[in-house]
Amino acid sequence: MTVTDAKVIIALDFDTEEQVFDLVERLDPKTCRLKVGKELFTRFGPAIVKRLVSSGFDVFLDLKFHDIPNTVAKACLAAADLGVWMVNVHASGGPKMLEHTQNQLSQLSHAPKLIAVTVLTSMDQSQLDSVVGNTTLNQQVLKLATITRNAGLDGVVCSAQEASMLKRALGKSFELVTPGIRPLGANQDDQSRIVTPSQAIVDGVDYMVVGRPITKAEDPVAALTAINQEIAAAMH
Ligand SMILES: O=C(O)c1cc(=O)[nH]c(=O)n1[C@@H]1O[C@H](COP(=O)(O)O)[C@@H](O)[C@H]1O
Repeated sequence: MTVTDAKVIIALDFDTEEQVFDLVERLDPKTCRLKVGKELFTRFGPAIVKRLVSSGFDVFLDLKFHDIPNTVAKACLAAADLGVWMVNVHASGGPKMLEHTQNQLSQLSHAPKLIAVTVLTSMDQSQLDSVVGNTTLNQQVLKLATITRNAGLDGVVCSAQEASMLKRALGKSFELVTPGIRPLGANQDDQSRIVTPSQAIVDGVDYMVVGRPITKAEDPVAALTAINQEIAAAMH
């Protein structure tokens, strides 16, 4: 159930509904997908998700669930009831949580894609060292992506810096969703592992999450168009 083959997922990280719909009303559901994250969902709840879904967009509900298996599976079933296209959990919730959630969703006739976050793109090696010792970013991403693939999920959230490694190790059909996308010259903000849209395509990324380079641009629609053009050029 999808309306587009667009690779860009716009992160709607705004704090008012006016800002959200000022942008969304200027967007075409054929040229992008939309992401509702923790801030928007906490402020405006399921109503804003339903409104975006009924406007014809593929919506990624990014709440990064991380809890015991029963709780996460039930939360993902609730997300499915909203009609979203994609939902995510933290892979570090472990194989049982991943398998149970995937099994529950797969019983639905129209299940959203289920993906798992590996290592947040804001993390660098020293941040990782302070949480998990004796491992590199690539090793930790590969470990979490492997348990995710083995649990039958559709893919992972990772940095595009890990994309070619993961495609080689886990196969082409295991989908990679990559935030931390920055066109050349864009502000890095709080991201650590950043990649340009064209490099992400070359490395095999399936979907890229882009927030501030679009939402904070003087002309967000022009910024999206430029990124879509960069992607199209890299695909040829
Ligand atoms: O799951 C996510 O979407 C996500 C995972 C991750 O590792 N890093 C990450 O930045 N994100 C989200 O992707 C978006 C990135 O936004 P920008 O940095 O503004 O492009 C934000 O909404 C984050 O919550």
